[in-house]
Amino acid sequence: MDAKSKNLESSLTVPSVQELSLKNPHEVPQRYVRDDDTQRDELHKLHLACKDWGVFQMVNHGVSSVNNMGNEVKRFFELPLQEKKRWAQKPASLEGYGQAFVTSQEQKLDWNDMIFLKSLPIQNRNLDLWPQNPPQFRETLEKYSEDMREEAISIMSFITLALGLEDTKISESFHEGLYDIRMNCYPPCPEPERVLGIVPHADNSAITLLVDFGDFPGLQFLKDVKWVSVEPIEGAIVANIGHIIEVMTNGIYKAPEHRAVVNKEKERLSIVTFCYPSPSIDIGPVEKLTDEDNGQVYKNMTHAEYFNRFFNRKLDQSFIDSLRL
Ligand SMILES: O=C(O)CCC(=O)C(=O)O
Ligand SMILES: [Fe+2]
Repeated sequence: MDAKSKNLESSLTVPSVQELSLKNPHEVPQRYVRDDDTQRDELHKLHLACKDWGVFQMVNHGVSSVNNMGNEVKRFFELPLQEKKRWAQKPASLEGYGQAFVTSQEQKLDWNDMIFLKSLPIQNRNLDLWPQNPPQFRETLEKYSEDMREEAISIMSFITLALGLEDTKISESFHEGLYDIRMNCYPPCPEPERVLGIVPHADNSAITLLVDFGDFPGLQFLKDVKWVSVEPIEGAIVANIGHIIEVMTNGIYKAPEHRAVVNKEKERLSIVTFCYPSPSIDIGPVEKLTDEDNGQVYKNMTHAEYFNRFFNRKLDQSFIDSLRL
């Protein structure tokens, strides 16, 4: 019956809801169950954020350790240089306190000191590089990385739903995933417009969870050939797509280019968690996301092959392009 011909002055007879309720049913009959429009709308927004920007900011996430971790990182960078150097990077390793990705004497440098630590799984930890000063640092980082793992699992389950995938294999693989944490300190700079805090790059993670402890916009994403600043929101988590999700979604979601800029008067700290799925799952486009209209763009790789390609990449070539078929 079409809407126009309905007589709205009468109602069809249906069961009494009081009677229904008195029967104490375990489930509500299907006829009463409404579609969850709110969740559908939210997933659609998430899909658009991942597709059009590759980055979104989360508030009210419930991660309680964010502030404590921020305070510990602040205390660490306030220590005298000699003390921080107790946990300095060893030659030929990226882990520990120092500066990232310096490969030649000629290379331009980032205006950034950092400490980079592998945090999960526990057996990946190099505890000789985990600061024991400030005294609560290690304990706080343990809690923080567990919280970030929970957050990553939850985001990945929403991302897979947003992609229309029912298979939970991907999000579940983040339970046994790898979590590396980079804590950045961008000190005030006399000529901020002439330097960069971090050179433009996209992350090789699946997703990256960043907490910004600055009170000026320092993180910028490239969108339609313009740099767009992320306004810092106290306690928020900025999530961005990394190359692994770009490969797995066959390019539906892309790992965005981003960089950090610095300030003349103010220091800025950030804590960045790089989240990777379990080494037991392969990295390649999910079959359901490829078809005739969207033919497979990226290679299928094991986790080990992916990292091998990353650590042996040519610095004059885009890493993601090197993963194309
Ligand atoms: O600190 C920031 O705002 C950016 C950090 C970042 O992109 C990274 O560590 O990969
Ligand atoms: Fe990054």
